[in-house]
Amino acid sequence: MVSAVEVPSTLGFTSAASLDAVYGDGTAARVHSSRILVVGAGGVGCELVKNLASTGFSHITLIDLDTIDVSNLNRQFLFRKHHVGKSKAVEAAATITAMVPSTEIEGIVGNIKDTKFGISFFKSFNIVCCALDNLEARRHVNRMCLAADVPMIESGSTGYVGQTSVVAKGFECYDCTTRPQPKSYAVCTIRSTPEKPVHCVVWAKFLYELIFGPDDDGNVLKDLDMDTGRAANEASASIPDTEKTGPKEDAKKGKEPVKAPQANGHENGHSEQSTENNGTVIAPKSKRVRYAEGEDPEEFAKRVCELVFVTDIEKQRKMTELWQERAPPLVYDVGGVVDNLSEEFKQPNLSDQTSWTKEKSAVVFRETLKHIASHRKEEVGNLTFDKDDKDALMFVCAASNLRSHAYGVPLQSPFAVKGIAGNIVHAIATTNAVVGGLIVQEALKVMANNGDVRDCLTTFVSKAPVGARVMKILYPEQLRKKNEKCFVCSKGHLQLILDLEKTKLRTVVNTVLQKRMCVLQPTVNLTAGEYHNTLYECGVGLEADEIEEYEQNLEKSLQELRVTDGSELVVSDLAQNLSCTVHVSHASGLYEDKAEWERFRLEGKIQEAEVDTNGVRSEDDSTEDVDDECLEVPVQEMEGSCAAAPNTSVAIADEANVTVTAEGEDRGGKKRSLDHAENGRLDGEPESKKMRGEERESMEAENR
Ligand SMILES: Nc1ncnc2c1ncn2[C@@H]1O[C@H](COP(=O)(O)OP(=O)(O)OP(=O)(O)O)[C@@H](O)[C@H]1O
Ligand SMILES: [Zn+2]
Repeated sequence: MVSAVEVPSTLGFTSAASLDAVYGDGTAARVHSSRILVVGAGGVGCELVKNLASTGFSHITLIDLDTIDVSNLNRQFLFRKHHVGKSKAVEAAATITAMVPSTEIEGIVGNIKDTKFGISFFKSFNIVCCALDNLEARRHVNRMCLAADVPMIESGSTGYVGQTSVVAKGFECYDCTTRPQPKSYAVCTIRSTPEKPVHCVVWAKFLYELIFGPDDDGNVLKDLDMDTGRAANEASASIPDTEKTGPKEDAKKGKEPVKAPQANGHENGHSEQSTENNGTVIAPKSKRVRYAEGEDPEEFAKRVCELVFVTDIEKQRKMTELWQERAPPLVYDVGGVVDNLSEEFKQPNLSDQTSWTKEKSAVVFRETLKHIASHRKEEVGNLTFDKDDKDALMFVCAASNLRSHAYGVPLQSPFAVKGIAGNIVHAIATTNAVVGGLIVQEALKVMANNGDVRDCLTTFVSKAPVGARVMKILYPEQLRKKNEKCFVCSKGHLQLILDLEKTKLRTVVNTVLQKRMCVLQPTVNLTAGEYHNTLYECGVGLEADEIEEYEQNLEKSLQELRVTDGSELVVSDLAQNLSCTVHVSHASGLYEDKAEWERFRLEGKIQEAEVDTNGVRSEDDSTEDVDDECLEVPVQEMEGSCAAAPNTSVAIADEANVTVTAEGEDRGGKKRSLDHAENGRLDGEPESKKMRGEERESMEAENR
């Protein structure tokens, strides 16, 4: 990494001599000549590139896939109002060039998971800095940096807490630790007994996707769309093609209409369903909440209001066993609220921090239904909740408040609903600035040691504890050694337990490998005794017959594919340079009460999926008691883009309250600091900096 390039006396805004004086001779030269990749130009990314350029890093590549939103302007100081809608990476690079002209900075619009950013791309940098907001991208960059043997500085920030750490061969990688389980809600809480605003918001997001999204049997409100007690796909099948707006599968099913049940099979006593279509009895569209193509938006809105807030609530009220210890929900004639409210009610201010009334929510709900049905027809059937989509947010705010009203839950402002629905802990610019500064400190240490990370630290940023004698907000730790059981950086094996007869290869590929293990393009090779076979491959370079065979395999059960109890699956991903062995065990009927894609257990040192916190956490800090009878709904299944919720810092925030498991499985984030604090010392700290007992207690209390 030593440079032969002449080093200017001032690097960025920093004197080269002072860099060498503090970090050792040669540091300034390396800072000046090294190439650094920054992934993410959001809250932390903007602070970081500004700091890097000011410190003298002269060759920066910045990647981000997103455009600038008006909501970024309060903390992403490289952007101004006229940048809204433009690329974050390109505009951030332009601002840096104007600010520190000696910096060569390239802004690239792109997804870092794209295969064009392969190992040789990563190898062309001396350091990679992650300023991302999601687990998948972080785990991918972690793997790419290990494969390319480039030190990676990882970071996260949410609210008052943040973290930086450094990953390099031999040290703990991002996949070495187990992340906490995602917060989940019992389906029955969401469906029948909501008690908190978050339950109503989660419900409203399901409702939005039920009405306007792709047909999804996994939607926990699916029965609202049939209202007949029949299977979900039957209900979907009963809609004639001409009325369909959903995805192709929906249309396919529609060609085989099935008989609607007899009127006496109806739970709600409605009997107007006997519509004839080519001699086949079909369910009437009035029984569905989905928008039917060509339907009058006014009629559609009326129908949804009636089905959701009258018919369904009446049905819920009849479940008397639920209302022995709590008040039954109230029917509210949303469609009947007189529409003489002002224009402001119809086009509300979504930054409003005052709670909406039920009347306002009723009008907004109806108006939004009509608006989407009449102005966004082409998207209907494919819409998913996006917190930055104004219509989606208006819908969810109005629907969740109407739901809250029915169940006696406090009503919320759109600002609060956005926080809960978008999984947001409102970002704090100062935390981002602290994290951005810490990353540069670590980068300078890597430069000082010519690429070696031996002096680097993991640092936790925390809110200063109330009443603490020492107002300390930074908690450093030495880097940990790699976890020998990690399936990414070591040769760790995983155990997969499932029902071989009932589990399709599709579940293994989509959920186990791609979602839980974050493998981008998995190849799956089976070894069962003497038998070897490739079960699945994807990506470029496959022959047409191979593609067809693997597609067919996805629909087969593992048993059909000759996977047996004790078989080994070797899972590899060339792009991530990953190869690991998954041992399969059979468990008959495992988790049959859960959705098809959740009927497995994956063991070994593997990260769990991203944790929900943010708005949700502040609403609901306790672990939900889940009734055994109820299916759990992992929150991350419902979230759209996770805003300022980087997993690292989320883990910090949540883990402060988590009990340490006997094996220390959940080693991570703040809890780890607190564990060390328990022994009187934080790793990497001199004895004189002992954390006092009461300081720790108040910090824990604060984190609670
Ligand atoms: N796979 C990816 N490739 C490239 N950039 C990514 C990828 N995933 C996330 N990012 C970028 O990382 C940045 C993270 O920044 P930050 O956490 O501040 O989020 P944000 O989107 O700017 O804020 P908010 O979600 O609150 O609007 C975002 O700009 C996002 O576009
Ligand atoms: Zn690891």
